[in-house]
Amino acid sequence: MLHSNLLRLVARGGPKRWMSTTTKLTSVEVNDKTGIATLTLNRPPVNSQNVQLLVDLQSSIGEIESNKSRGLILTSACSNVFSAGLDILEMYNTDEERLRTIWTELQNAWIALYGSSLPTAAAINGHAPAGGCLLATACEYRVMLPKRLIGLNETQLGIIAPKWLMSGFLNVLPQRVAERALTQGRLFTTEEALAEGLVDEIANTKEEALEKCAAFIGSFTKVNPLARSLTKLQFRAENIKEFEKIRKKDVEDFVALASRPEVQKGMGIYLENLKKKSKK
Ligand SMILES: CCCCCCC/C=C/C(=O)SCCNC(=O)CCNC(=O)[C@H](O)C(C)(C)COP(=O)(O)OP(=O)(O)OC[C@H]1O[C@@H](n2cnc3c(N)ncnc32)[C@H](O)[C@@H]1OP(=O)(O)O
Repeated sequence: MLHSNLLRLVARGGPKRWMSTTTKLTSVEVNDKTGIATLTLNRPPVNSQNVQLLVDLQSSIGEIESNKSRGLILTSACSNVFSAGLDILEMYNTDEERLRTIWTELQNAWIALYGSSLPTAAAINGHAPAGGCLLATACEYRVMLPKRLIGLNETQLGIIAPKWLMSGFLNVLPQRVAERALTQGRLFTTEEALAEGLVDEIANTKEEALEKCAAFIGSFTKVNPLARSLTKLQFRAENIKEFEKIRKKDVEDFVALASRPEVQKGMGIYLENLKKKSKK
C-alpha cells in the first residue's frame, strides 16, 4: 500500500530524466525514483506502424533494457489512439522488398517486446486495433481508457493474422472467446475487454493509466528479478520457439498474400473508406 502510494506520488510529480531525443518516432523517459521507463509512440495522428516506427520501437526497447530500467510502460502521444496498427498506406501499391521489410520489422518489434525479460505494461490511452492490439497484448498488463476499441480485426480487412500474432491475445483470453473474436474480426470496447480479461484495469485519464501500470510493475519489487524474468520467459517459450521456426517462411507468406491483386484492391478500398470517414 505504502509502496503503491509512493509510486503514485512519484508518477505524478517525481523527477524525470529524458534519455532519448524526440527526433525518433518513439521516446523514452525514465523516472529516476522508480526506475520505470515510459516508452511513448509518437507518430501522429494515429501511430500507424510504418517501418521507421517499428525500428524506433525496437531501439527504444533495447535502450530501456540496457539501461537496466525496472520495467517498461508502453503508451502513446496521440490523444485518442494508442496505435492504429500497420500503416496501410505503406503496404499499399508498393514493391515486394518493401513488404518484406515491413513484415520483418513488425516481427522484430513484436519479439523484442513479447520476449523482453523486463516487466511490461501498456497504458492504452486510445484505440488499439490490429497491430495496436498486438503491441498491447505483447505486454504483461494492460490499463485502458474508457470507451475505446481494442482487438484483432484482420478478418474484417479480408486478411489473416498468423499464429504468432495471436500469441498475446491467446495468453489472456479463453480459447473460445479468442476464436470467436478473431473469426469475427471483433473490436472490443474497453468495458467488454475488461469483462473478458483482455485488459486488466480501466483508468479515466492517461496519467491514471500510467500510475496503475507503475503500480503493477512496482508489485514485483520484492521478487528476485532473475527468477521473475525466467519464469515469465518459461511461460512464453513455446510461442517464441514456434515463432522462430516459421519466421522466415512467415515473411514470404506475408509478401505473397499482400502482393495479391485482390488483397491490394481490398486495402485500397479500406483506405478510401478510412479517408472518407475522417473527412466527415
Ligand atoms: C495482407 C496481409 C496482412 C496481414 C497483416 C495482419 C497484421 C496486422 C494488420 C494491421 O495492423 S492492418 C491495420 C489495421 N488497422 C485498422 O483497421 C485501423 C484503421 N483505423 C481506424 O479504425 C481509425 O483510424 C482509428 C484508429 C479508430 C482512429 O480513428 P480517428 O477517428 O481518431 O482517426 P481517423 O480520422 O480515422 O484517422 C486519421 C488519419 O489516419 C489515417 N489512418 C488511420 N488508420 C490508418 C492505418 N492503419 N494506416 C494508415 N493510415 C491510417 C486515416 O486515413 C486518416 O487519414 P487522413 O484522412 O487524415 O489523411
